[in-house]
Amino acid sequence: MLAARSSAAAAASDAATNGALVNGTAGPNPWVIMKFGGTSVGTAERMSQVAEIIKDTAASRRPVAVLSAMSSYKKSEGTTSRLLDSTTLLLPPNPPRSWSHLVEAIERDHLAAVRGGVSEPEEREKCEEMVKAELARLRGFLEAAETIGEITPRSRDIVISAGEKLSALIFTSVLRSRGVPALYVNLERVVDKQFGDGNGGGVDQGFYDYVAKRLGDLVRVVEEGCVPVLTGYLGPVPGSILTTIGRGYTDLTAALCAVGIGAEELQIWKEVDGIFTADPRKVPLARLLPYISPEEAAELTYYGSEVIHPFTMEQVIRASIPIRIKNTFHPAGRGTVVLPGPDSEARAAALEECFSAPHVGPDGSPLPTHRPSRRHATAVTIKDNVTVLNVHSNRKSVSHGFFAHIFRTLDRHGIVVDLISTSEVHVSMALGPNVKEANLKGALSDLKRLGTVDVIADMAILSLVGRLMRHMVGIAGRMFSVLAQHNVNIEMISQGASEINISCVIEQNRAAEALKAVHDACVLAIGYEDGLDEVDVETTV
Ligand SMILES: Nc1ncnc2c1ncn2[C@@H]1O[C@H](COP(=O)(O)OP(=O)(O)O)[C@@H](O)[C@H]1O
Ligand SMILES: N[C@@H](CC(=O)OP(=O)(O)O)C(=O)O
Repeated sequence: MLAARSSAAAAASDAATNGALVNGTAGPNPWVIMKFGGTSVGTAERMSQVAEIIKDTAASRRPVAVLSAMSSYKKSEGTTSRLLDSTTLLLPPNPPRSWSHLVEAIERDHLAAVRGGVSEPEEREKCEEMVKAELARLRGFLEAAETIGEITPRSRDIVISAGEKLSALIFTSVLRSRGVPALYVNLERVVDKQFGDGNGGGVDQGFYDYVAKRLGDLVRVVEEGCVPVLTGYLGPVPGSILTTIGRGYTDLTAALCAVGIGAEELQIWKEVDGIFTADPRKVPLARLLPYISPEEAAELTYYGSEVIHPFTMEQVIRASIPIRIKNTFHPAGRGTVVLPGPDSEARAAALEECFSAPHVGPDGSPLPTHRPSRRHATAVTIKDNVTVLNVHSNRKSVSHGFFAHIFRTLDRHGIVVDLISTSEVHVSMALGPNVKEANLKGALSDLKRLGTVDVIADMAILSLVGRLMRHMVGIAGRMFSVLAQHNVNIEMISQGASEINISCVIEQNRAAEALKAVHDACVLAIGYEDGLDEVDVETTV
């Protein structure tokens, strides 16, 4: 065990909401919450691999599986993306049932998973029926929305919930047909509807505490030896799951379950060996980080390395539960650990353990790892498809009025700012890839009353992250001189108050080259063997 476990919540009282639960007593084995991403459960073969991982874990711990919707190829073409596209295609002026080919593709992939993954004939037949019934409900809902000619955020949530229901249903049968007792737990009603509709459309810690308790209560009464399989979709979240939490919400569901049940560990299973110093698909020299601090992991996820949903970290870490990121296709790998808690001897020992034994890659060869120092940053990341918005004041109001007006306008149009840099009369803001064109248009016409406004599309945010960077003199200089050597023009610069992140906005078409160059120079320090000057302060790794 890596760290102290959080205290278990009160015993189950209202678990009956999920009629199928089996009453039982808590056993001595510690709980572990295992979240599997869409690509990890994207086919029958992968589901079978995941079932083996659960089976192994069940020998010494009580696993709870939390599943995302299946992505057979990649997330952008996965079930959730198809479902979201359907909600757009059902609106005018598209011809009737323009979405039907997408539901057919979903049906094809899921039935193939049932037929290939559920070996036991009776279980397979039952599962196929349930899958078809879920798809019939989905088609009925899409038809109704098409007739009305409208889709609200809440109805969009209902549509995407089908993805997690289907994957969890099928996976439960895969487990059962392999001799592992399992229980499908549909969370679509776990949030009381009144709570979901209330709260002014927002969520606060009170909401998360409420959901964590509900999940803990549901799972705790499942008989020992039976694996609860939870839908990563989490009912009517205030304001809608997509707008309030966003894509990747399954990580948060798993985190809240870990908190509610007082799990020993939260495991996030992906198709990479853990968190790397940069996206390993883009940077050939990227190394595995055996340990990363919660703050660094949060910065990385906010700025493009979506290995864990950003909201996940805070919930688990405040409950002192460690997170481990592991590779579904290489379960023997030790992965990356995010350790909670203040510095202590136990924590220091756990941290040393992350670095002590060698890490081995899927092919058995040593996996290069990275341990940040005062000479090496931790990681670098890119957020693609960013838009820069520059507002230059016409000086008709004092500066604080100017800033207040800008943020009120952006808030009214639902626009989130990722990065900002200002002078008294000029504000530059980088907006993330999800900003909607119509919202931006509305905001622009309002902002023009304040002064000159211009928009630069096709940009990217490059962020260098490191918990020890606040003690490095010259790291920013190194980052920007490397970018200059590669002729990368910098549109905007920002350093967070935490001093663990230096970010800049560059042109999208230079992003790949810039990422590699900054990684090699500032993380691996290749070509900078002399190191940096250090500020003489006590730090812990
Ligand atoms: N710093 C990083 N470390 C590891 N993976 C990263 C990093 N930055 C981006 N990635 C990318 O994140 C992806 C991990 O998600 P994946 O397992 O595909 O998602 P899902 O959980 O949705 O199935 C990988 O494809 C990887 O290339
Ligand atoms: N299926 C949802 C939620 C999710 O958590 O996805 P993943 O675990 O594959 O990132 C999505 O695609 O956004």
